[in-house]
Amino acid sequence: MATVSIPACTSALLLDIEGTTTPITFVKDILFPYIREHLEDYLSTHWEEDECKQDVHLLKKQIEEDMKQNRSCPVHAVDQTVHTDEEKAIREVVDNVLWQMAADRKSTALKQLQGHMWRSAYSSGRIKGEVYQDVIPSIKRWKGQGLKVFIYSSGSVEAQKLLFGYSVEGDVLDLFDGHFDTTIGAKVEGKSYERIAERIGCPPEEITFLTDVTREAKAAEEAGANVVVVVRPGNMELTDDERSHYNLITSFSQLELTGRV
Ligand SMILES: CSCCC(=O)C(=O)COP(=O)(O)O
Ligand SMILES: [Mg+2]
Repeated sequence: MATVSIPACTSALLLDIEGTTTPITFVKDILFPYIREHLEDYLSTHWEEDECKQDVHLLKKQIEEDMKQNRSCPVHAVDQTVHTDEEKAIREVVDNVLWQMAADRKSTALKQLQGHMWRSAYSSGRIKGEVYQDVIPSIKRWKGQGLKVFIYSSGSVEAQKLLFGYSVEGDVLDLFDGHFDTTIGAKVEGKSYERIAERIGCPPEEITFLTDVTREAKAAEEAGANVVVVVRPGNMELTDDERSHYNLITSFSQLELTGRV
């Protein structure tokens, strides 16, 4: 198995989740169907609670933003089962969330709500966060070599903490030095990686970002970070150009830290 060296100046590893630490199938076949199945019930049960009100408020702001950009959710014909104003409002939120999910949108509003909904699924043991077998031993090795390890995912920080706090490997949250989500900026924007470097307290050049998505890799590179593209079963196919441009790994165990034992 070929090794890939990361620069000697690296002080922090920044890890994507879906397609990098975790199979895409876990997100698409377990996490997202859970939301679709429980959305209406969840909203009806928690509608009057502050957290749910904030989630709905954020979604409404996103809808306004989408309308300004001519990206509006299709409005469905009035459903005969909807009677009260509350039921109508819930139905609008359900339609919007399902529409955003069908497009695999990474909006902060959608991701915040999803994170809150997964809480009881994880804490009841119904869902356990999947992590590839090479991930935890590699992170432990990197930490032993003095590196810091951070997560940057479109999934909310709360959703990230649930996944690693209730993972198939147990609670592994102690391994991480911090978490970032889209509240710092979109993963496809260079500025987000500059802000992350500032928050970590190192120049972008000291960060190595591991991701499966080349648009994210490009943005991180633009900010000056070192990038490694992770190839896992079911990830998006890379073009020949992308294959030759990026350092590729199929397992975290291939990463070698130059000049470190
Ligand atoms: C953090 S668990 C939820 C996964 C998710 O909703 C998501 O959008 C994953 O995106 P990523 O940036 O980790 O590829
Ligand atoms: Mg990903």
